Amino acid sequence: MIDLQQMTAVLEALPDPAFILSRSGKYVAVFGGRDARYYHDGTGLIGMYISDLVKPDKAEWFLERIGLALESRKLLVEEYELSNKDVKGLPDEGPEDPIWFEGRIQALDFKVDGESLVLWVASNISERHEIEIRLRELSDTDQLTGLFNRRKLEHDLALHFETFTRHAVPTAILIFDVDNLKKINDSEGHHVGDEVLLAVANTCRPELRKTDIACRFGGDEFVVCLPNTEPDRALKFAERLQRNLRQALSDFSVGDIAATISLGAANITSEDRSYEDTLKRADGALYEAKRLGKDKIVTA
Ligand SMILES: Nc1nc2c(ncn2[C@@H]2O[C@H](COP(=O)(O)OP(=O)(O)OP(=O)(O)O)[C@@H](O)[C@H]2O)c(=O)[nH]1
Repeated sequence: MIDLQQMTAVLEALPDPAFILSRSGKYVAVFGGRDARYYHDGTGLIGMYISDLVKPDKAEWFLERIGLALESRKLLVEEYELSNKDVKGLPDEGPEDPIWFEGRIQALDFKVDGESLVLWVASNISERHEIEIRLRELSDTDQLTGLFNRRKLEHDLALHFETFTRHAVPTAILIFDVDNLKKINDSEGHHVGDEVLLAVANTCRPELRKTDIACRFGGDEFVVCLPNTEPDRALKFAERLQRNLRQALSDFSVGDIAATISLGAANITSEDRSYEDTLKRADGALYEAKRLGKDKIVTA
């Protein structure tokens, strides 16, 4: 059997810090989490209150979580970011960057000084969090151009459609396609075709506002979504983009075969049942631009 002294040693050896916190946010005890590569020493916090140590909104969040764990009596798992700079009383020694924690919060069956308690185990998950962010970026990104991919576009368009239906925010969708890429591929090689697509992305990017989305829709087709944009402004944007692309892609022309773009534009209307209806209209306009001889803009 493990005796009390050994049990204390076990608690101190816990790899992740385990806090005993009262309902009012008092640090009643701290065990474990002694490796300074992962954690700051929390023993200096004992006897202090969360609300004295962190900013009010963060303190409120912690107190809410403690309350939830106490009421539910179930294990509560929460992810949060915290730096030692956010918490008064923590030493400098320890990780420099803010840490992402997974907090596992469990109500305890005894009280101290008449207050209910939780056990809050805080695991450093920064590495996992970084990988998750990177994976999300990868799953949203087109590998060749670095623009968003179709999956991400469709997700965002659904949100913009919802914003349009709720708040009537004018939203434009442009779809454009490189003219004559097949011929450029055939005569100059596929790698030159790749450079054309990359040049399209690099020309497009500086034209975008923070809220705009540009994506490689597939092959040599690109879609740009412009929230807060009336049709006349969308047309101006399209004309500027076409001009800039004509300039940027001029080096890739082969004889009289020009790498230009054809573009179809449509705004979401109240008749549209989903963003797909808008996209379909923009695609119809693109088809018309091709039919009219390429290097054209058509609005639907
Ligand atoms: N280099 C390169 N070519 C691609 C890529 N994806 C698609 N393509 C080529 O792009 C071409 C797209 O087909 P189309 O749009 O019919 O060809 P196009 O010559 O641009 O024809 P128009 O649009 O009518 O001017 C096909 O030849 C594809 O092989 C890519 O990632 N890299």
